[in-house]
Amino acid sequence: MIITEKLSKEFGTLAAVSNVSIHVQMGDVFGLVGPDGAGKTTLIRMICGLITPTGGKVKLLGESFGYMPQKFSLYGDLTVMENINFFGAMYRLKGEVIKERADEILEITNMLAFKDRFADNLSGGMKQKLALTCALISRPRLLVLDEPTFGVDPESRKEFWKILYQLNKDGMTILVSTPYMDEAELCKKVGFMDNGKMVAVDSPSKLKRSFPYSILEVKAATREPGIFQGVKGVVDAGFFGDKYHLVVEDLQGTREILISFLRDRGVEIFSIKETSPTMEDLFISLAEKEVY
Ligand SMILES: Nc1ncnc2c1ncn2[C@@H]1O[C@H](COP(=O)(O)OP(=O)(O)OP(=O)(O)O)[C@@H](O)[C@H]1O
Repeated sequence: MIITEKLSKEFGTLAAVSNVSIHVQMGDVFGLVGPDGAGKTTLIRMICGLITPTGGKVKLLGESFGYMPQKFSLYGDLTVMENINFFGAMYRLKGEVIKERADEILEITNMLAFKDRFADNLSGGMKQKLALTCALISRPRLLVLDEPTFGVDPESRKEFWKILYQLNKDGMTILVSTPYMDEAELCKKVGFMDNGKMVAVDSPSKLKRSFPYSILEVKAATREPGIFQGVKGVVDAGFFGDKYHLVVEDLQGTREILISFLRDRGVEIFSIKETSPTMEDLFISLAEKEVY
């Protein structure tokens, strides 16, 4: 439904997006993942025709799409229903059609009870659901969302993704950007962006299978984030609150090196075991491959 060919955007000397070629197929939940400034918003804006590329092409197959921008773009001094009516009117929909569709979507999003509340008085998660409702009012076959859950609490994030999955099950193709790796796990296909480039595109399971390293999960009596940097055999290290994920080439050999490394420092080891890579592990190593 979306094909980009060597799509690029430069802002002066900054290459915000460089030669990105992706194919979002019908029925996909395609996640654009990457840190702040990776180029996700710029790519999405080019796909939606909001900014002009400096190179490459976008092909959109299909008539209409719904777009939910990153910034809250609704009217705080209008109620939920008034916002929806406003959007519906922009698509020249009749009042009764808007009402029928709004009821249907507000039911899915659990927002029926808040129809008369001013948008300004909604919680962050509810605002996002209202923005989603507005993006859906034209019944698009393709939905494009730019970091829809950014800054939203974990429970509302989960609920939002459930709604996306429901829409996808009902036949909607979805392109969504996110800085959250746990959300990347939920996509059918993931495109990792870093520094304007698309560094890998595949399903989460295939991406993990093609990961050329092993992961050692280490729990020990230390919380020093950089402690394993430079230890022989450790390719990369991530720290997640109470445990380290170490990317290693030689599982057994490095395990032994780590045990003596920690013993020498008098750090008690709680456990060292192999674990499967998470999207976060993958992203850390993919991002490191880039030359800055
Ligand atoms: N209009 C603009 N003028 C100049 N630079 C821009 C403009 N828009 C984006 N950039 C720059 O392009 C790069 C990519 O930004 P972009 O917003 O696409 O990234 P992102 O992955 O969506 O991150 P974020 O989550 O922060 O929006 C950044 O370095 C940003 O500062």
